[in-house]
Amino acid sequence: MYNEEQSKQLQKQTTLLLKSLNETGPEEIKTLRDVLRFHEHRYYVMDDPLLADAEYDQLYTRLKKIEEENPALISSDSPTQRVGSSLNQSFPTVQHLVPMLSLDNSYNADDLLDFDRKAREITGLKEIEYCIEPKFDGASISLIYENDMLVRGATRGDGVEGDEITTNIKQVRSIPLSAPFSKYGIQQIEIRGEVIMTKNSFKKYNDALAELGIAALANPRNAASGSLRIKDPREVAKRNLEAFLYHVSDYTLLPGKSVPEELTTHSGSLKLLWDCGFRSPQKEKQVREGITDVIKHVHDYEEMRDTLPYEIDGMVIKVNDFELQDKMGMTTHHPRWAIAFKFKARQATTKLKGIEFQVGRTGAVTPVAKLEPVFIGGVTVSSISVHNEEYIKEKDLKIGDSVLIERAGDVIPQIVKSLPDVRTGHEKQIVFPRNCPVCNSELYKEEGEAVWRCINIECPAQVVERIIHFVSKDAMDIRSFGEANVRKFYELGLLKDVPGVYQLDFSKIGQLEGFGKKSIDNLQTAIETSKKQPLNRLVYALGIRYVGETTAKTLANTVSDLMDLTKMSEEDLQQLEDIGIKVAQSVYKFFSNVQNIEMLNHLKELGVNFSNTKKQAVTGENTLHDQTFLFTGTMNKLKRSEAEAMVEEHGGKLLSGVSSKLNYLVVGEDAGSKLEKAKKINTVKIISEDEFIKLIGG
Ligand SMILES: NC(=O)c1ccc[n+]([C@@H]2O[C@H](COP(=O)([O-])OP(=O)(O)OC[C@H]3O[C@@H](n4cnc5c(N)ncnc54)[C@H](O)[C@@H]3O)[C@@H](O)[C@H]2O)c1
Ligand SMILES: [Zn+2]
Repeated sequence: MYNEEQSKQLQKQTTLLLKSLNETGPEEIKTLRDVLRFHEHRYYVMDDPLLADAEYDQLYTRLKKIEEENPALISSDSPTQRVGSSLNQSFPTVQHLVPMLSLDNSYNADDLLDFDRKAREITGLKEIEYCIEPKFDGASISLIYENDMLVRGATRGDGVEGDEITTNIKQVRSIPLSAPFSKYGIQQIEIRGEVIMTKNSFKKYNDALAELGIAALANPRNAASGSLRIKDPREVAKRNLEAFLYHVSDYTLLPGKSVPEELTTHSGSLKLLWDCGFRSPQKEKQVREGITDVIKHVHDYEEMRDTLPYEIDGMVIKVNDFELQDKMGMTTHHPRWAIAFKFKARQATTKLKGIEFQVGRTGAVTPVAKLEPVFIGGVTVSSISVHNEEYIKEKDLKIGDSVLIERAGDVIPQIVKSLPDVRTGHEKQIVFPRNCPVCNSELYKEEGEAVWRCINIECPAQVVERIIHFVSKDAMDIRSFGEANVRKFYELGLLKDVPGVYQLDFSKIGQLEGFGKKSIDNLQTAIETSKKQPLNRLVYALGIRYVGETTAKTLANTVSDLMDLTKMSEEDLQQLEDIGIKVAQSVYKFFSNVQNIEMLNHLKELGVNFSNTKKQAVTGENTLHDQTFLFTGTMNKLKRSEAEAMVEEHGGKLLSGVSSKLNYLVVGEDAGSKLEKAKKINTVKIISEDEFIKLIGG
């Protein structure tokens, strides 16, 4: 419908409009409408939007405002006057029994208070009962059941007519092919709901697209609505679509039957649907009196949005009583008795201005996309990691591209996709460097790995990252140091390597801006204290590739002095718990590197603790290594807990009962049955408290 040239033109106008939205006036009304129609086509018909929903909403809201201020300009084909159309030539068109409208939107508590005020004005009531349910982010459908049988399924289309997609609807397993409506005296019923794709299925779907080299879809909603329009129903079945049914729009009763009680309120109709075997939001819905409780509820629900297995983009608030609903009526666009409360937007479009290549602590070169800053999900995003070369290829990213980005909950922002349709031809290919952007040495990529690495261990970028890691909280925990100071000291030449942390010239630092006596004292104390950190922290702080905190503990516990690790072979290392070939190789490589040994010797000279205090005791003369102990009776010199702790400190183990596994039973006064039992086992040595103290070298 739109050719390439038109699309580009419209996209350009979109960008301009979004930039100066508040100044947009009646002169631009035609452009605004053209642009909105274009995006509706991309969204509803092609399932491939070029804009984030929130951006579309901004344009739409602006148009509505201009029309409100200039009623003479309203035309019946304005996007504000009807539901965006998604009619598609490939399916027969059918008429809905009752028009399928959109919803009015609200974004904050004030909007909801406004909605409630109007509702109370129209109904003349002091307080209104509302039913609140999630706003499922999928594709709306309409179903007709006659004499308990599903006879027709359709899309919303333009609200008046939709595409007939019965065969595809039958592939959605949560939609029953027959349902006992006759039990309620109903002969024919039209119900509405949303076909959705769960987050899980959506991920699988996009992964499959990526394998075929097709751009990812922006969201589960586009995936769901696209799936419903596939011509091959078997293909639809594979998509694992699900459906929530949330609305009874029309029904005819069997002769002589009267309206069932359930169909006098919205919440009642949800129960009826549930009892007929539909997945209605029966469990998700809440009925609340008055708008104050409603506002609280929608905010609470937004908090738990990320815990749901499917996407919701807001809540829908509906007047619960059907009689009141009728009284309130509808516009050509939306019912007046319902409103959508939209959650904070998570997607936005922006420009990819360039790529920066950053070198990490292990030399990995990570491309970082520099973006024109956008405000999304409560923060301004201006750069996003794009991981590696393959990822860039998969997402088809070029410098100068428009990109759709998403920030869901606390998740790190992601680039959802690039928008190749709106390229101008001036975009530039992203060229991955073959040399380190910092030290210029050649980069390497190991087989089967996606990342390129700089393997020059003196590479300044890596040195800085290593120092930052060394002083960090989980490593040597030098609190007042911090990333910013590491960078600053390094740039000023006050710090050039890890041992440099313990050789800082505080008189020079004292001359820097922002370093008073107090902060220098704090820093000095923190550095000094860190020398005594337990060995496992030091091992972790060295930043050996693949050595996390757990592996660091294992390594530290194996030796009594850090330098013992230089004596271990790859095979020795592999014998240790949870250490595989890859880790063993990496540790071995680290401790056989001459520069690393020099650095370690230097650290030792500077007074950093290299010894494993626990281990020394165990390997000393009084080792209890692997010996088992049990205490019985009352002791005079030691508390039971003290004695037990001593056993463990010296590498021994405690048992809870007498058995052939027991090496020592330590007997105090008034010993009882344990002593009797131990006497019967030859291998158990029975000793007194004094003998125990001697044994541990006390
Ligand atoms: N990104 C784009 O370029 C673009 C273009 C056009 C439209 N859009 C998006 O589409 C929206 C307009 O689409 P719309 O008309 O479908 O409106 P809508 O999605 O804002 O709300 C109405 C729809 O909500 C759905 N819904 C989900 N749960 C519901 C529930 N519990 N009760 C009732 N309805 C429920 C229904 O399908 C209903 O049709 C815009 O707000 C915009 O965000 C985006
Ligand atoms: Zn380098």
